[in-house]
Amino acid sequence: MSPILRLSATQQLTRCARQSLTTALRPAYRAARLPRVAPESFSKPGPRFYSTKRPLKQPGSDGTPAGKNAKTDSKPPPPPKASPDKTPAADKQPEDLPPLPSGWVRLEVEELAELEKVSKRFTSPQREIVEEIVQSVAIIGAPQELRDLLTKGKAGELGIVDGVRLLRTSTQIAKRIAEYRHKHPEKFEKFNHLDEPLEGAPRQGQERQQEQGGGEGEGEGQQRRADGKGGKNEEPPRFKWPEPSDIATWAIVMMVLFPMFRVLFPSSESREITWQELRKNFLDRGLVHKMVVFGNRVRVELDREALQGVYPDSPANSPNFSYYFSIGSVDAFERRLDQAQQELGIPPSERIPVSYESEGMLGNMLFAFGPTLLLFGLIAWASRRASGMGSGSSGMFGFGKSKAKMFNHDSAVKVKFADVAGMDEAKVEIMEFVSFLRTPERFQRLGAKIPRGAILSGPPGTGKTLLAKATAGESQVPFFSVSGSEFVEMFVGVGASRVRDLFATARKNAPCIIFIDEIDAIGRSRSEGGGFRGGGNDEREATLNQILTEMDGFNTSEQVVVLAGTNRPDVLDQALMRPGRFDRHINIDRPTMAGRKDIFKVHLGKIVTVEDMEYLTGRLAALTPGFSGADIANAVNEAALVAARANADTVEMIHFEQAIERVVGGLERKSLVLSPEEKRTVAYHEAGHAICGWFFRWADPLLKVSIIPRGQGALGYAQYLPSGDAYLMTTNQLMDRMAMTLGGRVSEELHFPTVTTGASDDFKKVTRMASTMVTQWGMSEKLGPLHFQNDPNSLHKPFAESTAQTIDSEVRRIVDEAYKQCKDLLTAKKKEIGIVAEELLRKEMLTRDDMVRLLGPREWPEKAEFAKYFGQEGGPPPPFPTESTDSPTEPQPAIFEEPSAKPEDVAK
Ligand SMILES: Nc1ncnc2c1ncn2[C@@H]1O[C@H](COP(=O)(O)OP(=O)(O)OP(=O)(O)O)[C@@H](O)[C@H]1O
Repeated sequence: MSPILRLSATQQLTRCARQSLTTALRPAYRAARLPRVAPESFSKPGPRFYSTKRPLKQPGSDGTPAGKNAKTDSKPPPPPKASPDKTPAADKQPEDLPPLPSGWVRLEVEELAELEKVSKRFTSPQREIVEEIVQSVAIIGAPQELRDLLTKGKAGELGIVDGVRLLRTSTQIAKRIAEYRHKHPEKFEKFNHLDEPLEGAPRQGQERQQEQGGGEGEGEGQQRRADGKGGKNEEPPRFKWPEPSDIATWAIVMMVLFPMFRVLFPSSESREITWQELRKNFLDRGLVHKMVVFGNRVRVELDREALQGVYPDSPANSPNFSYYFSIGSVDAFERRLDQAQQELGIPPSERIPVSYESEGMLGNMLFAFGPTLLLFGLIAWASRRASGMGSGSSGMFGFGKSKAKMFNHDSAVKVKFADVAGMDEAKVEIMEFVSFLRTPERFQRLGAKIPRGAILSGPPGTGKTLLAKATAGESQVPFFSVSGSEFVEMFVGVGASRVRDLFATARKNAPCIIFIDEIDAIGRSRSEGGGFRGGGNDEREATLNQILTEMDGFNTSEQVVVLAGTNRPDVLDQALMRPGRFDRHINIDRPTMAGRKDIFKVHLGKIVTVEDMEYLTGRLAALTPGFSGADIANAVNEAALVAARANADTVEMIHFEQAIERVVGGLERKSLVLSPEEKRTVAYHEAGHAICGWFFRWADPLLKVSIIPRGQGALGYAQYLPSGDAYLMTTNQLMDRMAMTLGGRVSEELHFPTVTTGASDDFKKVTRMASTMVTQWGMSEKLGPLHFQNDPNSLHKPFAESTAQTIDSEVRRIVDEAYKQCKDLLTAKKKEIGIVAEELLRKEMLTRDDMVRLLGPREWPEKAEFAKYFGQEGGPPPPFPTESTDSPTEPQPAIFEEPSAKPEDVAK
C-alpha cells in the first residue's frame, strides 16, 4: 500500500497538494495574472493584453489612476493571516460572494481550515500562494469533488487515484480564480504582490523591467492600444489549460515517482529507533497507539495526546512525524512484543494493535520490473532517435520502414543531363519521363498513358544510376534512391512492408522518382530454382509481389516514376517487365569511341591539364576500348594522382597513359624477380606474339610489348589496340588473332629445347574462340549455320553425340590451322624474333617505334583512327613510362576481352 494511504487527512492532502497546487494552480493562476498570448491568438486577431501595467482595477473605479495602483501593487501587502476561526468566508456577507457554478459548493469553515493546514507544509513563497488560494476558494467556492476529497482525507481513505482527482480539482479552481479575478480585480487587490515574478521566470522579469523603466515598454503598449488592440476593451485573457499530456505527465509522475521516492528516501520526518529505545521511551510509558508492519520495518504510531503530556517538546508531536524500527522477521517481532506486553502486564484485550501493510508493494514492483521497463524504454527511445536522425524509419526498430534516401532538388540532386556523356539514345528515352513529370497535361490531353517506369540495364559502371539521378535533377522533383538489397532482411514480411512504405512516401511527395538500384536482388524470376532454394525465397517473392502490386496500384495521374537499374535484365521476372509496370527497357552499353571521348571531356573538366583537349580525349578514347564510364572516371582520377605523385604542375599525357595502364594491367610487380632463363623465355614468348601482330594482316596494331611482371600472374605482355569499336569480325581476323595468340608457345618451341607452362591461358582463349566459331558463329562448313548452346547446368547436351564429335573435330581443325599459320610465319621470321627478344631483354619494354626501328614499317595500312592518334600523323607515341604501371588486363590475350570483338561472346 502506498504511504499516501497511511497518512492523516492533512498529510495526504499535503502530499498531493504539494505536487498539484504548485504545478497546476500556480502556473494557471499566474497565467491569468500575467496574460500569455495563447497560440490561437496569433492566427485570430482579437483584444490582447499589451499594456505593461496590469489592469487590476478599472481606472477611476476608486478614483485612483491605474499607474498609482501599480505603484501600490509593487509593495506587497502582508499575507493575510488565516486562522481556523477567522476565515475569509467569515468576513464576507453571502451577497458579496459570487454565484457558484453548478457542481460547486461553498466550503465550510472547518473545511477551509483543513485546507489551510496544507499551506503549513510549504515554505515561503509557496506557503503564501497556497494561503491566498485558500482564501480565494473561500470567495469563489470549490468543486464538490474537493469536499469529497477532504471528507475522504479525514477518514484516512485517500488513495493514489485521489491524487489525480485533486489535481483536476485544483486546476478547476485555478481556472475559476483566474477568470473571477480578472472580472473583479478589486476583490483580489491584496493578492497583487503575487504578481511579482518568480525566480527565474524570464518573461515576468521582462515585464517588471518594463514596469519600472516605463519608457520603451510603455511606448509600445500605447502604440498597440492605438491600434485598437489593447487597453480598456481587452477581453479577459484566455485561460490556457495545461496540455492533456502535461496532466498525464503530472499524474504519472505523482503515481509512479512519489511512492518510489518515498521508498528510496523515507520521509525526513521519520526517524529510526532501536527496540530498546522504543521499549524504554514509549512502550513502558504506554504511549504506543498502534504498530504497523511493512516489509522488514515497523512504524510506531504514538498516542499524541499522551505524548504531548509526557514529551511536550518532542518532534513526534508533529502530525507528520513517526518512528520506525527494523525487524529481523515478523515472527520474532511478534514474540518480542508479546513478551514485552506480558512483562508490562497489559491484558490481552488492551494489547497494542499490530497491522500489516504491503507497503512498498509498488516500490517492490518497481524494483522488480524497473530494470526491464528501463530496458524497454531505452530501446524504444533509441529506436525513435534513430528514426528521427536517419532515413525516416520509425517505430520499433524501424524494420518495416523503407531505407530509401530522399534527395531533394534543392539539396542533393545537382546532376544534369549535361553531366551524363554518351548514351544519347538512352537520354532521349528517359527525357520523356522528365517531360511527363514537368508537363503531364501535354500527354494526358491526347489520352496517352504515362509510362510508369523504366528498367536501365547494362554492364556495371555504365552510368545507370547517374542517368536516373540526372532525370531527377532535370525534372526538379524529389528522388528516392534505394538498393534492391535494402529490402531484404532476415524477417519475413519486412521487404514487402518496406516497399509499401516507400511507395506511400513517394505518393505523398509526388511528382517524384523512385530509383531501385540492383533490382535483380528482389526482382529475380519467381520460377527460378524455386524448388531448391526453400523458404528463403518466400521473402524475396513477397517483396517482388508487393512491388508488382504497388506499381499496379498507382494510377497514371499519380506522377510517380519508378526507374530500376540492373546488370542482369535476363534474370528479372517477366511480370516486372510487362507493359504497365516497367514499360521501358533502356539498355546502356559500354560507351563507343565517341561516347568515351565525351565522357573523358566531362571528367577532364575537373582536372588541371594544358593538353589539347580534342587530341587528348581522342587519344585516350582510342586507348580505352571497353572502358565503362566508371573506368574512365577512375582512370582520369588516377592520372591526377600519378601527376601529383610526380609533383607535376599539370596532368600530362604520360600521366594519363600510366594511369590507364595501371587501371588495365594492375600494379607493376617489382618484387617479382625472375631468373635470367625465365626472363629469356618470357622475352621470346612475348616476341613471338609481337612478330605475329606485326606481320599478320588482320591482327590488331601493336602498341607495346613488355616483360615487366604486372597484375596477377602476368610475366609479360603485348598490348594491341583493337581496331576501334568493331562489332563484326571476319574469319580472317579471328584466324589471325588465334594465330597471334599461339605465337608465344610456337616461339618457345622454336627457340628452346622444351616448352613452359606460360601458354596455358593462350590455349584457353584459342579453344574458346574456335568452339564459339563452330557452335555459335556458324564458321564451320561441316556443321553449317547452327547454334549449339551447351548449358553447363543441364545434364544433357542439346545435340547428338555424333554432333558433339563433329564439333570437337572442327574445333581441333581450326586450332590446328591457326597453329600452322603461326608456325609458318614464326619459322620464317625466326631471326626477327631473336632481334626483338634480345632488345626486349635489354630494354624490358618496346614501343611501336622500336618495332618500326627493328623491323621496318608495318606492311599493312593502319586504320584511320589509329593513324590519327598513334601513327605518324599523330606524332610519335609518348615515351614509355620507365617506372609505374601499365598493360591490358592479361599478358597478351587481354585482347580477347576487348569489346570491339564482342568479347562477351568470345570469352564464353
Ligand atoms: N555516361 C557517363 N558520363 C559521365 N560519367 C559517367 C558516365 N557513366 C558512368 N560515369 C561515371 O561512373 C560513375 C559510376 O556510374 P554509375 O554508378 O551510374 O554506374 P551504374 O551503371 O549505376 O553501375 P552499377 O551497375 O554498378 O550500379 C559515375 O559516378 C560517373 O562518375
